[in-house]
Amino acid sequence: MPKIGVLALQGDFREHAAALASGGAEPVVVRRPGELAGLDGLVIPGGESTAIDKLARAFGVADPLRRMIREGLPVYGSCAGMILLADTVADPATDRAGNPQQTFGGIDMVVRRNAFGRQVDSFETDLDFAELDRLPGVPDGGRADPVHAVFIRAPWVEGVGPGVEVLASVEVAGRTDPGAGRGVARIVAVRSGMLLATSFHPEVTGERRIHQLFIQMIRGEA
Ligand SMILES: NC(=O)CC[C@H](N)C(=O)O
Repeated sequence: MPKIGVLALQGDFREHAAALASGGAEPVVVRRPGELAGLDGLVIPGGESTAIDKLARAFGVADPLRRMIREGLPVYGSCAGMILLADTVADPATDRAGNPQQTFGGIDMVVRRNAFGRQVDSFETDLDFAELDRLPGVPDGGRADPVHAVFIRAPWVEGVGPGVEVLASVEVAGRTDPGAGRGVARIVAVRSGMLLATSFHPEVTGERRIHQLFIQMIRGEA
């Protein structure tokens, strides 16, 4: 059974731990650098990327984690977790001294925080999610059911580098992006090697397939 850490500094780590357990993995709470040892993968939860960044640095987790990501640790980040996996944040928050928030990085992408608007602009929608078509249970050549995705002050991905695969997009025109023309699609899920990131929160809806996909990636089956 793969041992998958859940970074539990802030955010909805309990929901991720439950999703991993129901997908056949052993979730392990990670708050200290020593708890990173021996993991087959790690989940960075949704929450607040600035808080997770600050706490990760304060607890001494940020540097070792950054190194482990570079060395190939499989990581799945949802929402704030997606921001923390981005090499570049388009509009980083700054602390009182004017220092921008930091990320662990790993995915060659630019994310924009709170891109869909404020808390009141949070929304739910059904998405096609490319890689789920290959999960067990979906007939060859068949399509998986859409993912019911919950976006809570979510980021979107503004640009990806070569080697980053876009797994899902959402159309934003009219709803949250008055500047954009109708039909503008924003990237909300990506994969880059062993790194997976979604703008939305599968862990809060009972959706288990994204965690299943991540577990399969770790097993070398996806
Ligand atoms: N639901 C979430 O994880 C929100 C992310 C949050 N807006 C951030 O910048 O970290």
